[in-house]
Amino acid sequence: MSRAAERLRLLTAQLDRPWAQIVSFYPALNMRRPRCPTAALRHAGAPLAGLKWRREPLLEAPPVFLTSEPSSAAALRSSFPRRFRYTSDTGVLSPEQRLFYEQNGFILIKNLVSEEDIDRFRKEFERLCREEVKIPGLVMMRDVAILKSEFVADQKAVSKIQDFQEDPELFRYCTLPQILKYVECFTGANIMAMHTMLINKPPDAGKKTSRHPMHQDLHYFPFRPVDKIVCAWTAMEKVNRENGCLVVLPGTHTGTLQEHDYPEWEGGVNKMYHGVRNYDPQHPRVHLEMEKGDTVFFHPLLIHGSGMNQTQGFRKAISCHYASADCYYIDVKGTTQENIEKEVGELAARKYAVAGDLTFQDTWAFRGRLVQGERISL
Ligand SMILES: CC(C)CC(=O)SCCNC(=O)CCNC(=O)[C@H](O)C(C)(C)COP(=O)(O)OP(=O)(O)OC[C@H]1O[C@@H](n2cnc3c(N)ncnc32)[C@H](O)[C@@H]1OP(=O)(O)O
Ligand SMILES: Nc1ncnc2c1ncn2[C@@H]1O[C@H](COP(=O)(O)OP(=O)(O)OP(=O)(O)O)[C@@H](O)[C@H]1O
Ligand SMILES: O=C(O)CCC(=O)C(=O)O
Ligand SMILES: [Fe+2]
Ligand SMILES: [Mg+2]
Repeated sequence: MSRAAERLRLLTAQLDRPWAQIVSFYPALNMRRPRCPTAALRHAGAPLAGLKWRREPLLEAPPVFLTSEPSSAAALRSSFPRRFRYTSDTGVLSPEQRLFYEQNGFILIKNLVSEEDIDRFRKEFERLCREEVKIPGLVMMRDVAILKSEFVADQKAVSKIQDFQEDPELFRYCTLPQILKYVECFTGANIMAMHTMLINKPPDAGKKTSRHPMHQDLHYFPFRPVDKIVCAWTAMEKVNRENGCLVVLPGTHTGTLQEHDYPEWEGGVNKMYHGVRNYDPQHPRVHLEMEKGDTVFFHPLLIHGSGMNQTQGFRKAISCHYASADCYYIDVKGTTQENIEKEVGELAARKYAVAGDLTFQDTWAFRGRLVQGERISL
């Protein structure tokens, strides 16, 4: 064995994952595939180092030999005759990127949204906070830890806005062609924007309420099929462990929807921030550190959350949940989603003042907007 190959063997042993997976990780981060083991070793100080992976790959990968491995996409395709379940080939995701999503349930695309667009979203957000504009249906949420403090009409009061589908400037995010191009790989060509958010994670007030508990977004959604739903989440500034980046449990999208409830946190939990029951803190986590404009696409069963914001800044991200327009509504009665249905029902009754008449499905149907193709069943 050459020295380089030997060092790589040590590296992969350290990382607990096979070389095929390490290689597949590179395109997913928009990094060029390492040409040789030494190049991989050089990179290992970068994003690979912090990762700990399951011992078994989720898809059985055939062994890949370093010396003879062709780097072309075609070779990878031929070594994976198995049909992909979560993605389709629209010529946008490379086979490596598809494989990464299939195995991990998320994919990070660097530098997808321009600075200029993000600055415009930020300006609009600030206008909303100063109450210079009023948008029908838009929800402004304050952090539970500062609810009782004095109201100031600026961004300090707002931890999150939801349902900005009637704000043309913010909704432009959901229609950006470079985002839809990726979304189509998961949803197909007919695309609905179902849920919109701008998260302004505040500096933690000392009670850890700025955390978002680990959850699966599907818990909130009464539509299916699950694999035709995807979230796009774009960092509006550098996000890292310090200011509370996203934390994901890779591979959990292959599981089922779990029971969710409010976590038992001493300092309190924000309204509707349900977390998975029996969260296992031992499960391997990945912190998604991102630069302004980087965008992660993730599956609605992927368990994720975000840590505490330990900085003095407001950590900002903008996101949209998309679904295929072919998705259909389901009745969640008798399922684990009954608790969230009930809470949403109570809020909707207050907000829209049409108590009783509005179903959980209705609350989604009137917020959803077509962004590409044809509106079918949602
Ligand atoms: C995939 C995706 C869907 C995942 C998620 O989005 S998870 C998080 C989802 N969270 C939500 O959807 C919550 C959305 N927020 C809201 O609807 C609103 O901000 C509300 C919580 C209803 C507050 O509305 P607002 O107009 O401010 O109404 P009020 O000031 O009159 O407050 C009404 C009662 O709510 C309480 N409240 C307000 N903000 C929070 C909070 N952050 N955490 C816990 N409780 C809260 C407030 O204290 C008040 O309670 P009472 O005085 O009535 O007992
Ligand atoms: N009991 C729990 N139920 C659900 N989610 C939880 C629970 N405890 C922590 N989390 C979530 O786990 C994720 C990791 O948070 P945590 O603060 O524990 O670690 P971290 O921020 O990654 O690490 P560090 O604070 O050391 O940098 C966050 O999304 C947090 O909300
Ligand atoms: O930006 C974050 O903190 C994550 C929010 C999130 O996962 C959600 O609202 O569903
Ligand atoms: Fe989420
Ligand atoms: Mg933390």
